[in-house]
Amino acid sequence: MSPLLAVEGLRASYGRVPILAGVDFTMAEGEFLGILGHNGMGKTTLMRTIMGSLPATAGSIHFAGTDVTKLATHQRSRLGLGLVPQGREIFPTLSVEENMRMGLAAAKREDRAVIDGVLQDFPRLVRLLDRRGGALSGGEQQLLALARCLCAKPKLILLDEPTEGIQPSIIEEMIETLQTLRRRWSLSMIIVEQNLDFITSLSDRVLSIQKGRITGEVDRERLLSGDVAMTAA
Ligand SMILES: Nc1ncnc2c1ncn2[C@@H]1O[C@H](COP(=O)(O)OP(=O)(O)OP(=O)(O)O)[C@@H](O)[C@H]1O
Repeated sequence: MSPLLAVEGLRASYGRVPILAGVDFTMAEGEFLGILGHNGMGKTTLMRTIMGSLPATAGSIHFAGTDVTKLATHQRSRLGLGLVPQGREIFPTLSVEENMRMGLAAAKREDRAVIDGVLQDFPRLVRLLDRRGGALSGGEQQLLALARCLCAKPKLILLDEPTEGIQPSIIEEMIETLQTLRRRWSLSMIIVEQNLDFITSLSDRVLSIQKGRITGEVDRERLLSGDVAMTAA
């Protein structure tokens, strides 16, 4: 079976500074893939390049059998790619419900039933529908960003450092939410993280990234024992 996502020789830069230096990996449909790396190793840049907000300078990205390397972000979104960005990027002055409507707009589906369907898996958000996004805790904002992304019915979600700045209690809730989503929706996910416990709990496979390259797969036994030097594969 052909992979859901195939990234080959992918390069990207900010101005003249190269960041991605030839990224290669594939993932299967239904897989939860972790990408582990320290600050500045290119994790966010990789997510932005796969989503199309940063152009690839070389290499290719194939998603669900289509070459998306040169497609615009909204076209990738329509094919089923979704990004939950680092820092969440929810709209602070809009209510939780209005934020979720923005997710629908991205998929051109003004369907209240879609929001209700998503909310079934986010009981905490149901109680906060009228609250302004900016008044939520960091963890609640992260749940909202995930719920908003789901409103566009993605096949593959790119989750960029979801645990950054979030309390441990809500990190546990996020793990449970993601495991429930995995069972109930046919989803695939790339989870980019520095948090070892989070990535180990959720990923089928974990790759390490260093200086804009995938340096290999991190051994599961080492992940479980916490004995991982992120610089080595
Ligand atoms: N908009 C930008 N313009 C110029 N350089 C940038 C920009 N964004 C990131 N960089 C640089 O690109 C490199 C990779 O950054 P990136 O955000 O992809 O790393 P990361 O692995 O996601 O780390 P972090 O956890 O800190 O977000 C870093 O050296 C960073 O300083």
